[in-house]
Amino acid sequence: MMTTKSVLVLKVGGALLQCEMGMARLMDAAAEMIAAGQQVILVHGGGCLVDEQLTANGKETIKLDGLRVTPADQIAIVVGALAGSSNKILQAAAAKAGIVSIGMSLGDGNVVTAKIKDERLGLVGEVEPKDATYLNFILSQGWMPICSSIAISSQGEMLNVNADQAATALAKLVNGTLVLLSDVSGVLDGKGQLIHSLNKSEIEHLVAQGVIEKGMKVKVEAALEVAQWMGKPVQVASWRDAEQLKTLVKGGSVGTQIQP
Ligand SMILES: Nc1ncnc2c1ncn2[C@@H]1O[C@H](COP(=O)(O)OP(=O)(O)O)[C@@H](O)[C@H]1O
Ligand SMILES: CC(=O)N[C@@H](CCC(=O)OP(=O)(O)O)C(=O)O
Repeated sequence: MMTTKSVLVLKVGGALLQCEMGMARLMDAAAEMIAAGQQVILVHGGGCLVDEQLTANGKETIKLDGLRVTPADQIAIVVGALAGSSNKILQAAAAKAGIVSIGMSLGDGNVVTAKIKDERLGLVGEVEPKDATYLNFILSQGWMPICSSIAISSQGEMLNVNADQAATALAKLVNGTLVLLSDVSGVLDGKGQLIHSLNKSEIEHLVAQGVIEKGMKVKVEAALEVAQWMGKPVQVASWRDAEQLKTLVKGGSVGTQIQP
């Protein structure tokens, strides 16, 4: 079982939501951890569901450095896809695995403060940890929070937050162990081989070379921020590999370790 007693903050990317088997395996692994007394917070993306819904509504998507430009006329669609469909798809999978979950977003229970990140990105949010009371209550009941990356600013704006950055804020909030699960086995080098460990200067080098880009650049930078803040490594791994999930349940290292 997990050797760590700290809260496990598991972030899953949107592609998981399109894979029944992947969701079932992940929820079984989470149920096993929770049964063993490990507290788990699940944070999710859903970028591919947002893409689908925007296209269905005749909207175009522009991404800047891995972040989706979110104009006012798109936010309702983004909120529906992330805080609605994606969140409920995961709650349904959790229920099937016997997990009692609380579907929530960054806008709930004062968990974070949120503000507009950069005017050029529109309604995209930047969040900072605020108050862990709500999350701690849920966890103390043996329930699993399933959190979408929709935040609400003090001005009352609904904001679209990158889900890796959402997970970063929650991991800091509860002083947890962050694991970022994606559809790739970890950070890959220029030849597509898995890199087992990366530090700050190696990351900077690979970003400058264009080997780490787009969503992975955002992810690795989020991981590095938490690794440095906690003084311990953050894992970037895949939800696709059932063996990896088993190793994770046992507290082992999988994928790429981002070093502080
Ligand atoms: N060096 C790299 N290693 C692995 N993936 C990379 C790398 N550079 C860019 N990527 C891209 O980043 C994607 C993962 O980021 P993202 O799509 O945001 O995932 P998620 O939805 O799981 O958060 C990969 O599927 C891949 O297309
Ligand atoms: C601002 C921003 O880019 N928000 C993301 C939120 C979802 C997300 O991060 O989904 P994945 O984890 O599946 O990539 C988006 O709109 O796609």
